[in-house]
Amino acid sequence: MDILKIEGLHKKYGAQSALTDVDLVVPKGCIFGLLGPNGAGKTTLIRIVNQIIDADSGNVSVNGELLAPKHIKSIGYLPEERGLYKRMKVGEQLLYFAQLKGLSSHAAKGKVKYWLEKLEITAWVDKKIEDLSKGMAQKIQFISTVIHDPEILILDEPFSGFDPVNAEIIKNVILELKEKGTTVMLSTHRMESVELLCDHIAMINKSHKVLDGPVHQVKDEARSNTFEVKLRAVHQPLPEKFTGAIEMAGMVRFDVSLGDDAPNDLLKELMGYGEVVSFSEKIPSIEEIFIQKVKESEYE
Ligand SMILES: Nc1ncnc2c1ncn2[C@@H]1O[C@H](COP(=O)(O)OP(=O)(O)OP(=O)(O)O)[C@@H](O)[C@H]1O
Repeated sequence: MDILKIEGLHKKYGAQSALTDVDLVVPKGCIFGLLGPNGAGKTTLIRIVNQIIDADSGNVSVNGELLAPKHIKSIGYLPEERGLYKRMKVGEQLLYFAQLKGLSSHAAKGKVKYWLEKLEITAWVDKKIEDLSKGMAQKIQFISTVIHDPEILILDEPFSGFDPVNAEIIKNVILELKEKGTTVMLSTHRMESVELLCDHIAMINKSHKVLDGPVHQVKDEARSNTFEVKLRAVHQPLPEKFTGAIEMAGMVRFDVSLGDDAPNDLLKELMGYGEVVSFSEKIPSIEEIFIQKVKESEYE
């Protein structure tokens, strides 16, 4: 079941295209990574889904229904530019946001208590927002995004401003929310978080979608059948086809492109040159795939 479906989305700011004919399907219950270089069109897409701006043309549907004002409450949005009321106290601020999203006063109080306890920050309840550090305010902003149990959570750079310990806490909360059935759309430039969290990714570049699919499939399609080899005790010169060999710590390291050969045949051949310490397929990281895709589109 697809919770979010985007079809033929176009958006221009004057002559500048921000989205060109973008289609996206977000399966229910997944963590969906929306990737792309600066200025690609990610924020524009997120703002359209959040009904902050309108598309020039195209459709967005939530659970099979065309996007409408009633869907605002089913979406939690953590924007890149955070917006808290500096003069308000933490507890007041969270109560305000929860009630704004339709929770009763009683339910809102319960949720504020739950989240402050969960993130172990109950002591902050009477602190003024202006007295919080950037990372502390970021936690409050995160709570304000999830406090009404939205079906869809859209997080724009959720880890920025957090130290590694707090980034880990937020990462675990995101995974927990996914376990409970929340669908998460995550826009980030931190590729290691994408590798850790996302089931699906889509990449936008220069307003066009250039890549889309389950992470394992995207990685599979980017494989180049190249193996990384480490040999020790090499007792005869290596043939020219093993180019780029580097000697370090008593070992020789190089990459081999396998072509149509079977890995076992290459392994047997390598054993004739020395002791095989390591022989493993090079699986591209999401970061490498991202850089490759951006480079490809520079030549188009
Ligand atoms: N309000 C605006 N007025 C004019 N042009 C805009 C406006 N907002 C965005 N753009 C342009 O639209 C394009 C897409 O911008 P967008 O903010 O959606 O990119 P992004 O992928 O979110 O980038 P980043 O990763 O830097 O946040 C860019 O060329 C940008 O300059």
